[in-house]
Amino acid sequence: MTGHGPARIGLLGGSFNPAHGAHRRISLFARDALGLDEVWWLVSPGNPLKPKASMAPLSARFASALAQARRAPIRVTAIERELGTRFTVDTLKKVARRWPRREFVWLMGSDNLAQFHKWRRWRDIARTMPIAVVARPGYDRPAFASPAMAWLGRYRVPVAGFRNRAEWSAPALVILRFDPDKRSATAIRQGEPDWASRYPAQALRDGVTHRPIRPPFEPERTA
Ligand SMILES: Nc1ncnc2c1ncn2[C@@H]1O[C@H](COP(=O)(O)OP(=O)(O)OP(=O)(O)O)[C@@H](O)[C@H]1O
Ligand SMILES: O=C(O)c1ccc[n+]([C@@H]2O[C@H](COP(=O)([O-])O)[C@@H](O)[C@H]2O)c1
Repeated sequence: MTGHGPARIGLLGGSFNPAHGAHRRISLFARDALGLDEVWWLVSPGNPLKPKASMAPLSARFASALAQARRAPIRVTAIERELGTRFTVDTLKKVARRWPRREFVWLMGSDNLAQFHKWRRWRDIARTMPIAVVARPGYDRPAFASPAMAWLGRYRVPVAGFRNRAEWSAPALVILRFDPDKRSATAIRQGEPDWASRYPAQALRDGVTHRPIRPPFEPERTA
């Protein structure tokens, strides 16, 4: 999609407990807005800040992500399991080292920007790769007022300028606005606590496969 230069990849880390249509939608939206080649989903073995109690097994969350990412330029990975990392700062440093000829941007919803200052070495995350934040209903105000934004705000760049840069550098913060999507994994779990039983146990695929992801792609999903 960039046409030249290194491939540009968006990384969306998440619990995916379960994956839902908004994950797919924000990924496709970010890909278009930032001119990304692909988006990789990093299905987390366990968010360090989330309770383990309501967390489905990684294999079920991974399977739900595969289903949501079907026929889209999205690769589903459990790379943190393979790298042995739990904290994003460690993951991103290892990913950047493993794929030195790719350019990465960290994607997250504004709910995560609102509490980004609680993440381990969050400034180092921002120094490792650019960050693009996607608006999320109910969180944009706290995100803009957040301690992390007070520091990150000085690195803010407009979307178009960022997209057209020949080379990306960090820190850089891009705010992506689009019509809000209210879907959340919390709401799905409330409606279907047993959602994981829809996904039979299966082996997890390690690593990132690099088979080309070819069109035709399917559009957004409604669930
Ligand atoms: N509707 C949405 N709009 C914008 N960003 C979203 C949306 N849903 C999820 N995200 C972002 O996708 C990433 C992964 O999200 P996650 O797997 O935690 O889903 P979630 O719906 O936020 O889950 P939960 O409700 O359990 O907290 C996070 O960066 C989150 O901010
Ligand atoms: O590194 C941290 O301190 C940290 C704290 C909270 C969340 N994260 C990461 O943020 C991503 C989004 O998490 P979640 O649970 O909101 O989907 C996921 O990749 C987590 O591992 C990372």
